[in-house]
Amino acid sequence: MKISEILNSRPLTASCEIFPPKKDADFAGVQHAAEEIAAIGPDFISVTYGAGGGTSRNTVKIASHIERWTGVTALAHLSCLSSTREEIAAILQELREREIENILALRGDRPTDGAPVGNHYEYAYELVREIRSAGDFCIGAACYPEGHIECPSKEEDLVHLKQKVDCGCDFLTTQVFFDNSVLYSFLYRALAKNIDVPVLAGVMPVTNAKQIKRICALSGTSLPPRFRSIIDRFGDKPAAMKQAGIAYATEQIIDLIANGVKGIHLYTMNKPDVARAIFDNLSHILREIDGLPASVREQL
Ligand SMILES: NC(=O)C1=CN([C@@H]2O[C@H](COP(=O)(O)OP(=O)(O)OC[C@H]3O[C@@H](n4cnc5c(N)ncnc54)[C@H](O)[C@@H]3O)[C@@H](O)[C@H]2O)C=CC1
Ligand SMILES: Nc1nc(=O)c2c([nH]1)NC[C@@H]1CN(c3ccc(C(=O)N[C@@H](CCC(=O)O)C(=O)O)cc3)CN21
Repeated sequence: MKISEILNSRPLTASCEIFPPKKDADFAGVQHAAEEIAAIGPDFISVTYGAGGGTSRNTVKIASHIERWTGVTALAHLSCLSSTREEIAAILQELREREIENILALRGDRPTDGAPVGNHYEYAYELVREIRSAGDFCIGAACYPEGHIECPSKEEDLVHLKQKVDCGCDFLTTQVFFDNSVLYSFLYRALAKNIDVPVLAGVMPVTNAKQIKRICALSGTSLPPRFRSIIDRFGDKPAAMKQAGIAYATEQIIDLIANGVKGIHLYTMNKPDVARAIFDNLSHILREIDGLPASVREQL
């Protein structure tokens, strides 16, 4: 199913993200994690292109497994920075053959190992435009509530975002953020630029200190003092950090929903137990919100 249809038909969506294995030997483990996350019942599952580079092969295989064996809709990330036009055309064809209808169109992280990037694509909007012209996919893209790490100003980053959306995005997912007021201010500024596609709020439960270092290096996301205290106090105590990370993400999501955010995207980091704990914490909130007063709902 196209994610645009899911977003149109539900007052609130909750989706999950996983990353593919770096080594083929880990494939079965990730596949199993994907099945367990699918069993929680998210509206869709996205599969990244790895972090800091990677390839599409395992992304497509895991996304295809999710669609075929769990019945949950999959969203395959596709990065273009290191690809040729011919390679992108071939991946689109493979996605079609595997009946994957949803793509998150990305530029991609610059490789940290000095590997060369291609000269066919510079920015994500070029990929969005190309996929749109192919005609048959629902397209998502990334957005940056705090501004993209390489962009000198938030204002300029929003101009680029508007250009990307106008090339044919159906929805956006945000970069990780730990302070909800950052998201609210971004949504306000985006609307003022007439960026009016659905924005799914990306929440990452941080359950170990190494993970937070990695995501901060990738994204430059700021850490509010309240969050920093948690990491300082519990970062080297795994069980306590996990509990605190689950509680922090739960609270963040409750505040987002209470303030009218209509899409929550959970960066699960391939941890079904963490995702399940958060969904359990939200069970009544996710079930009961449908945007209608009870009196109207009863008549449906
Ligand atoms: N691997 C994954 O699954 C995910 C990766 N990311 C990463 O986030 C980063 C950015 O990716 P995207 O958002 O797809 O890239 P993008 O092409 O939309 O933006 C990348 C940078 O280029 C700038 N830019 C965009 N258009 C421009 C233009 N016309 N002129 C000058 N500057 C322009 C933007 O302001 C931003 O700083 C990448 O590092 C990407 O891989 C983000 C989410 C998921
Ligand atoms: N710039 C950027 N690149 C991304 O790939 C990315 C984002 N931002 N933001 C949203 C999500 C978050 N993603 C992430 C973030 C961290 C890891 C990470 O810590 N990976 C570990 C591997 C962990 C493992 O294999 O168990 C690593 O060391 O790369 C993975 C995906 C992917 N996405």
